[in-house]
Amino acid sequence: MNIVADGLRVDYGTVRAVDGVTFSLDGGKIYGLLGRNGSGKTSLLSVLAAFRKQSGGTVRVGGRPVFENADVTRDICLIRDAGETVDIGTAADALDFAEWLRPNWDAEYAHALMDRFALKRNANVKAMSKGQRSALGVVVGLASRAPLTMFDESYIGMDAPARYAFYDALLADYMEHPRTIILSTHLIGEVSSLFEEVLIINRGRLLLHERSETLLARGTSVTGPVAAVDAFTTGLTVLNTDRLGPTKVAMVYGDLDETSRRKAVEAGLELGPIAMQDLFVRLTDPDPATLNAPVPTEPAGEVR
Ligand SMILES: Nc1ncnc2c1ncn2[C@@H]1O[C@H](COP(=O)(O)OP(=O)(O)OP(=O)(O)O)[C@@H](O)[C@H]1O
Repeated sequence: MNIVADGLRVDYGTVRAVDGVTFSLDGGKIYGLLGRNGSGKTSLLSVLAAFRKQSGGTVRVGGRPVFENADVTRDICLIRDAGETVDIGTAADALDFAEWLRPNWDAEYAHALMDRFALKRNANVKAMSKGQRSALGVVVGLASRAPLTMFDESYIGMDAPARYAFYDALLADYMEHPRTIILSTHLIGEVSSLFEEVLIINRGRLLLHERSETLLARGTSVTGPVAAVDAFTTGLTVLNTDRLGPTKVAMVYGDLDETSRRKAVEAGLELGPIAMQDLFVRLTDPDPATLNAPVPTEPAGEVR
């Protein structure tokens, strides 16, 4: 299920939450949607799921506009923080409702997931703990098998073992039933290995859309004597530096070719990878000095 957004805007009165976002997702992949608090992730996903009409721009899912278009929306499932199931009665009622709503619903799989997350079918949803409600949302999201499935921090209330069970289930089910999945998360370290592509949204704008491996390949830590690190990183985009006595670590963003890498090693420097979480933190750093630095990226992805 491909998704094309063009100049998408979401306004709440005078607050512009999504500010002219343009991207094209081929679909059939797991996408990570990253952004700091208040950056516009939920607003963007709400528009993709037709929970809300955009204030400007267009969005097409599978080539069709989504808002008030039941043919498309039944193929789109957005699970928000505690799921959409709170007012519905028991967990079993929530599953029945999802079965009625979702053409690809897999009841057997839903029941297996209920057992996996130790959820009781006769439990009143309102009386469930936050983590249990989150897990119920995850069950609904996975068993819906919607061609476009989005989890908006849905698993944030779940404890670590339950979250890891979710990641395992998601990957296994996605391999068996490929579809378009978007995960919005702050737990980047935990889930980044699932992402094939990443979109980073910052203050309502799309900062970058890249294949994960391209993004990761652009980050390099350079460690060594202060003078050597300074000489090597002159002219490069340095996202952050740390110093420990005579040793300095610089976080460099950009493509380093083989010659540069060889020169670094010859200068006694150590080059290493940077975790996606660290790149995210630095790329969305509100420090004006960092934000104003040029971010050299190829148009392999999309950079705003
Ligand atoms: N219903 C609303 N009325 C007014 N402003 C809103 C509303 N919903 C969101 N906003 C504002 O829009 C901006 C984007 O919010 P949004 O919830 O989309 O961000 P987010 O990236 O999902 O944040 P978080 O990671 O904290 O959940 C914020 O400034 C927020 O205060």
